[in-house]
Amino acid sequence: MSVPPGLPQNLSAFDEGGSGEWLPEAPLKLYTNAFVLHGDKILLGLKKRGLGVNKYNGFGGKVESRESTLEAALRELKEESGITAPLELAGTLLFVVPGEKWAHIDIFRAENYSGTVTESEEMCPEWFNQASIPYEKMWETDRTWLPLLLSKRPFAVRADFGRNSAENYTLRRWWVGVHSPTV
Ligand SMILES: COc1nc(N)nc2c1ncn2[C@H]1C[C@H](O)[C@@H](COP(=O)(O)OP(=O)(O)OP(=O)(O)O)O1
Repeated sequence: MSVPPGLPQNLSAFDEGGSGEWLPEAPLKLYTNAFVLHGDKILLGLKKRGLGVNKYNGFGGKVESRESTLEAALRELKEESGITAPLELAGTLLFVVPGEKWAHIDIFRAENYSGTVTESEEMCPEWFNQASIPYEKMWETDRTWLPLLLSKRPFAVRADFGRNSAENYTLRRWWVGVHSPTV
């Protein structure tokens, strides 16, 4: 199966599923998402409002004008969880919904942090063991790529959803790619 539109074409399929045509191209909007690891733990936040409400996720949001995605990721992490961390790009996710702009999400990881983890208006942070991540309470595609983030393997994902109502999304088709190991 070839790499779906919107992803770098030099990737190998790692996982894929669903069916149907990929949704048509649309303009991009940029987001960030950051996962902080500490020993065998991972910091997730229960989203209290907006896109992904009531799901656990990393910390992030929209990239503002004149910000790099790293600057936005650091700002969102601080605003939503109270901490700062040496974030590194781990992968990308293209979140596609009919009739909406494509959301390109730069996903970051860090293995330490400073500051005090604090609840915010948007997120209720909670540490989980990496062996018991609550995938059943997360975006459905997270289980396909979060193990790659944990193992520091760069990835790119496309996930096409249908939207039934404001917060009710149905996964239609997804594709997870990794860079082939160099020989
Ligand atoms: C499958 O799709 C997604 N999976 C995951 N794991 N995360 C996703 C997906 N689609 C979007 N996200 C992330 C990207 C952002 O981190 C948040 C959404 O950000 P939000 O809309 O809350 O942006 P803010 O700027 O924080 O919002 P406010 O304007 O309310 O401050 O979800």
